[in-house]
Amino acid sequence: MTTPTQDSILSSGPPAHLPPPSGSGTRSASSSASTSTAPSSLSPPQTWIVQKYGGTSVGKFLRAITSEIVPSYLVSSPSTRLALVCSARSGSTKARGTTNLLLTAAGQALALDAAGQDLASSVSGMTLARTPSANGEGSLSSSTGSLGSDSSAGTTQTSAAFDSTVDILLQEHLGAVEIAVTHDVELRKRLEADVRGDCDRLRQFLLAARIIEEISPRSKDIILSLGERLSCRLVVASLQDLGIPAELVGLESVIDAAFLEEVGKRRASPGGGVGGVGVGEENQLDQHFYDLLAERLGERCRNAQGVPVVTGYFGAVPGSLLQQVGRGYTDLCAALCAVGLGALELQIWKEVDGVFTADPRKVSTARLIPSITPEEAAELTYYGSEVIHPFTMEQAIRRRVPIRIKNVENPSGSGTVILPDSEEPERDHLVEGHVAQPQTPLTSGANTPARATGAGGMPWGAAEGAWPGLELSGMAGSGVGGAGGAQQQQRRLPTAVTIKEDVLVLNVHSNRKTLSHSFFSRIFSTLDRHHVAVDLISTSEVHVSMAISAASLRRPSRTLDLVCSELGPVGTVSVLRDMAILSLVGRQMRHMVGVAGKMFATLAEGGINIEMISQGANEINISCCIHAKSALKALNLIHYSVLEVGGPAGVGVKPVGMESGNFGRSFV
Ligand SMILES: Nc1ncnc2c1ncn2[C@@H]1O[C@H](COP(=O)(O)OP(=O)(O)O)[C@@H](O)[C@H]1O
Ligand SMILES: N[C@@H](CC(=O)OP(=O)(O)O)C(=O)O
Repeated sequence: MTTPTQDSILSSGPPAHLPPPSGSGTRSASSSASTSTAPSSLSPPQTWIVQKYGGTSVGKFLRAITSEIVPSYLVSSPSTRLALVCSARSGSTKARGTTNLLLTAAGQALALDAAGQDLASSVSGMTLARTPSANGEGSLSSSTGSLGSDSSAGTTQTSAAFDSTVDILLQEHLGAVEIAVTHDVELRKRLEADVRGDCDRLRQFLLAARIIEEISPRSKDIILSLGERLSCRLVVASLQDLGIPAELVGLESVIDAAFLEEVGKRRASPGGGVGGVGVGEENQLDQHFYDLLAERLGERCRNAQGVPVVTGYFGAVPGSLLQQVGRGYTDLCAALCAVGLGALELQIWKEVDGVFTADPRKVSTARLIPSITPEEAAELTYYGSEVIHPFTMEQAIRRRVPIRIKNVENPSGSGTVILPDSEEPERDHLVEGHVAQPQTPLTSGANTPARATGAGGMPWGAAEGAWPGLELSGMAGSGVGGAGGAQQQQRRLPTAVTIKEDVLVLNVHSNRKTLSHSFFSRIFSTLDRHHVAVDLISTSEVHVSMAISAASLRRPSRTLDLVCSELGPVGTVSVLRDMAILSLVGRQMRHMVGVAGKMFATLAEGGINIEMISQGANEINISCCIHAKSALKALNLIHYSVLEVGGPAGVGVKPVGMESGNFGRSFV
């Protein structure tokens, strides 16, 4: 029997069928862009901009990216090269995107549901789904990997399930091929063949996994890698269709044994920190690892012909990419590319104009923040405003690469720049008048009366300084800041407010049979055993309250039951469900007196009960747990009262979630 090796089956190498980027036959719709990207030995050292496109951006705005955004950068600055880093496509939401479908297919291959539960126990009439197929060998030789003649009812249903999930992926990507390539018929055919080939290999991989009855974390990563490869294939072909030379840079094998050996050597070298020998998998993603990875990614991009289009998936990460870095890993990959290239700027393109004072879909008066510190951005990300992967900031900022969040639907907007405190000018706090559309998806320009930066928000025309080439909104007469800017500059206000939903609070009250130090150690060792991360904690000597994200638990009810029963001997355990964390974030809060008082007084005025309170040691975050049903109301109240945004100035805008009750203010 020839079972494909799981490691090799999906790494099909570069897109063999696509023409060389500079080859004849490519159209020259933007010939200036085409020639501008070719490196020359006589050219001065290249400068780079790294653009990261998320799943929904590639899914919904592929043609806008390749025909408008990318050419506008290439044409405006011929001496600056672009590198694109792309995530797997998503449709309208990430939840229904390629990565989630790939995870579903992986689960289906082992008859597990998305949460890892055995489907055989929940689907009536199914036999145990992990029984190997009687004719598995024959089906592997099929080009589609179909299991049509499987005799076991359970396995037939199982393989049909993953087969139909792969079909959905195939159809969605074939649909995208039509949008990606509109001129070059041959190119479109080759792209289509590549997409079909990738999906066939996925089927074979899943089948192999089912035969050996195992999908290791590493295999799961390999399955995920297909999403980014497919997405990058579309982007490359779409650029080529428009005459822009581009090359797919697949990172599936960038981390190999030689790479890890090199990291080990650096670690063991004098001053290298932890010894290279015996470093556990979970500790291998240290700075030595990220530094070498950045170097390698930089080399790969520099060597690419034309625009490198890099898979946001970056390979066989020790301990698994999904488990060590988690979803949203493409942001980190883009940061490492930017570091390796010494980029002028890392741009994270999204469907939102930047970081707002609150989620603009929940607070109609939310305003765009022109600049924010990495610490603030990280806190907002951890506590519900998932604008950027939290690991991204550290890698980019430690090498002085500014990060800019930009909107694919509003490319000329200046976005939000993430800059360290020491580099950030006194904040021109908000973009006046830059108010989100109430309760609607953010659309181009509708909420952006204040436009910045002449050259389409591009950084190279900016004043030189500690961050070369960086142009900040609100500076150099960019037109942002508005009338209230100077006034707000003098007032110290928190930066933003955020809500994290789907939270539960675990309370443990000691039975006083152990000393307090072992009380804590027993609690945390239990949580550690079950991989439970604590978002927020509040303690006394005999009582601990912990807020935990339910979504982060591997099998929520089972994990919770186990944790509660194991903590039983320690004390009385109770769980509050349907909770939310409300966090007020701002670097200025370090120097402010009374902000916590105002926050809690506002919640009290709104009749909102607080279950636990916590202030981060860095003093830029005050958080509390409230009931989920009050979350929207609390968010709007704090936004108005503590951030002092919206309200009466919002001209008749009544913040969402404040329909009733005495909030102590009039909004109209
Ligand atoms: N403070 C905030 N500023 C901007 N967006 C926020 C904030 N809090 C939450 N969000 C939400 O984060 C999402 C990020 O943008 P989007 O590009 O849609 O995400 P993704 O890249 O995951 O597809 C938006 O849906 C927005 O509503
Ligand atoms: N495809 C991965 C990686 C990623 O970064 O996605 P996005 O950029 O769309 O958040 C995920 O869904 O997690």
